[in-house]
Amino acid sequence: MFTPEDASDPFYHFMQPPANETPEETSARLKREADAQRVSDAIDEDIKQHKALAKKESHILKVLLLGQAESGKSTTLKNFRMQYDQAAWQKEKDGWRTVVQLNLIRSIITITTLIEAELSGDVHLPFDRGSGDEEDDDDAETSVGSNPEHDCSKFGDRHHLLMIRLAPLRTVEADLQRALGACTEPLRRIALPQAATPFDTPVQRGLTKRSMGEFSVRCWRDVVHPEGREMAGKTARALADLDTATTTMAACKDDMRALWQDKVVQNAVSKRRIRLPDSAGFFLNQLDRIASPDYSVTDDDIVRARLRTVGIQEYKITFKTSALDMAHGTWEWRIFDVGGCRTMRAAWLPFFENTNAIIFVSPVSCFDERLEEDCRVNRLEDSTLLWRSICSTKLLTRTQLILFMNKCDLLKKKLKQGVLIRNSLTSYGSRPNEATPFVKYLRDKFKEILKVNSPEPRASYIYPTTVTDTLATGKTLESVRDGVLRENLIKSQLM
Ligand SMILES: Nc1nc2c(ncn2[C@@H]2O[C@H](COP(=O)(O)OP(=O)(O)OP(=O)(O)O)[C@@H](O)[C@H]2O)c(=O)[nH]1
Ligand SMILES: [Mg+2]
Repeated sequence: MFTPEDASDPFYHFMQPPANETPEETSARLKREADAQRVSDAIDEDIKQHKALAKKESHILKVLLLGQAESGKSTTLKNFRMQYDQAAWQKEKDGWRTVVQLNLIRSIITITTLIEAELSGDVHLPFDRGSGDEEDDDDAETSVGSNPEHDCSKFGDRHHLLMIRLAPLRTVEADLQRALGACTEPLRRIALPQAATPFDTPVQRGLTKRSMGEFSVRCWRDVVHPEGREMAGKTARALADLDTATTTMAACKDDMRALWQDKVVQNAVSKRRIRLPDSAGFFLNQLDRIASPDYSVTDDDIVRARLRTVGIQEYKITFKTSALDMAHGTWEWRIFDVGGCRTMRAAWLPFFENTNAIIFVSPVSCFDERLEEDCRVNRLEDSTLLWRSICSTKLLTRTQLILFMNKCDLLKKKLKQGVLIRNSLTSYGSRPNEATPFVKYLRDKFKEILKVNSPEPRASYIYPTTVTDTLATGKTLESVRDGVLRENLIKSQLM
């Protein structure tokens, strides 16, 4: 309010009430002014609270892990937790033992199912090949008769005997599933709406077949965290079943090894193009250690263990010190791990708001593979489509995008086996059929997509990775951590 002493103020005359104002007009005006002041005070208070909250939460960064199914998102998260949350990692370690055992048993059962089909001359398998050149038909099956190279005559008594001796593993599978809790969901034939990107409307794609080895749980913690395991139904019976399962596995060890090393079986797996999980070889080659009553799970086992993510799971990680930013002392990262299957992508969208960084995981070894949920779609094509949609969305303009070109080890292995890139990717042309030039080629493509589609120019952070290699990934994560903190500091100073 102005006093007569303020008469020289340029606003003094402007703010004076009208000269001929009636007492009623004066009281109405004063009421109006008081109301306006109340609103203004409320807005000031709101801004103050927002600023206080922003200051309080300025050390919290939201990070999303995105990418197609089986790209390595959860494995990346495991690396984060192993490196920066050792206490929780150690606590949960034992919980992974059953998951590893189940991974191993499922691979064996996939193979025995194939052999049973071969022995009985059955042309149909209850699971798909997961990759290859299937026609546009979800129900397309591999037929023994249709493949002139197929020779099942080599299957004989030895295999019959193995089937009989390995039959108890079906019970082991059921026991392990029960021990993992009621939340275990085997995914077989599903018919859920699918969306290629989180911005598309999901549409029904018909029945989809899943590989035998896939199973999922609602939440990791239910399975591996000691308290979660209690809640997930670790009854005395389940624990007893677990012991029986471990003993039976140990008893079947030699037969499992004989099966895995059998040349006829190996030929059939490759001819029928049975797609075993990426870690099947790792576990099956370590049978002696894993199928033992004294089996103690290692960090390497855990990063190889496959547990399909369903829904979205949040994990908090605190970085204690950062030479980059002494003012904050500690940083908290809220990392969101999503299910990457096309049936789950629509659920990502609500999580995009206020995201500081996205780690997009794209497997480079998948250039000749098809999506499990839709065998018409090449996995590399799906991954680039998804990357383009993430780069182009305005909602994520201020979000730092980090790309992991993952599964470099599997790419090297595949190329060494003689798989030709140009057969699946004609644009690769006559470039060398080697990992380094191919990774560079893909890197340039992903970089170009980012450049062309970003609503505003932004830097690219691209790392070739093998996230099962925890030592190398540890170094990459350090660089990612510092890069995200640095960019966040720059942005907050610009604000
Ligand atoms: N050899 C190898 N295996 C990998 C690599 N990255 C992940 N894997 C394995 O691939 C499988 C799938 O990895 P996940 O991390 O579960 O995949 P995801 O992206 O979380 O998949 P969803 O949960 O279905 O979305 C696991 O068995 C991993 O151990 C890699 O770089 N090399
Ligand atoms: Mg996952």
